Amino acid sequence: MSTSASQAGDVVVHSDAAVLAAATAARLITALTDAQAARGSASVVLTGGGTGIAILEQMRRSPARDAVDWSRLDVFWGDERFVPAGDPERNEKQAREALLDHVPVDPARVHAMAPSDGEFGDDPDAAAAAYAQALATAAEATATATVATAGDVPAFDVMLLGLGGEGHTASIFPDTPAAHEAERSVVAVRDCPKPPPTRVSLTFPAIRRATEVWLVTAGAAKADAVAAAHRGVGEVELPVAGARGTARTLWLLDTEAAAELPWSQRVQENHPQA
Ligand SMILES: O=C(O)[C@H](O)[C@@H](O)[C@H](O)[C@H](O)COP(=O)(O)O
Repeated sequence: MSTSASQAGDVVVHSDAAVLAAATAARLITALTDAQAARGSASVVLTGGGTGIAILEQMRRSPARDAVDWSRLDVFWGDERFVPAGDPERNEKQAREALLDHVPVDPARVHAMAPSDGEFGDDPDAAAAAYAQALATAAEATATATVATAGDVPAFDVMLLGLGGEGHTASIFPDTPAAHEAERSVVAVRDCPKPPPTRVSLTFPAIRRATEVWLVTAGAAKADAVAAAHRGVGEVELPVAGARGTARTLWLLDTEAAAELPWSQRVQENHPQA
């Protein structure tokens, strides 16, 4: 493992995708446990995608798993594929199979985005508006005298976000209306280059309410986008560049995804500089 820092955030590089998933699972267990020790509860925003789900699977397998008081954890999603509830493409379904159905979460504290066969039917705009309201309700519930929760989105303790090779994060894709959204916390997105085409996604204003944003990705296909974010490319062209936490932005990578970063930011684990 190696670590470094830049204006885009701290960078931690692991030797491969499996180590990245296991180490991030351990990191998340610790972060949630620490938040619960400090405040009595914790909140996490989950991501879809292979790396995000692999992290949840590693959490399920971890001997430290039950250091988290699952009954006092609020679970949200950064985005969701707008498909029927039983569709294997659903981020919620994958997260439940990987972890949530194996730990004693409080069902009332698992805040899934509506499926396309749910109460809002096939209207992703209605599903997005409902999730924005759910976030506002959660924000009111968590506002305290000492920690004001500004706006209508909770100050999530940790938000996991994946990224695509062209720089999307959540379901905010380059040069799309979602990348320009400055008011709403949740929007419907259509015609996404990554199938399924219709989704519901948090926007930058919501993402930037998170205390810590963890960008988690692996593989050579992501290396250009990772490096571009660290060169200062703008968030409309490269949405992952707009994913920042109020206290910390942490890039959790494998060596392939870090391959285009300057050496100063990727001293490799077990691979001393050439
Ligand atoms: O619902 C989704 O598809 C995700 O939220 C999306 O943002 C994903 O995290 C990235 O596309 C990375 O996916 P991989 O980790 O599978 O490359």
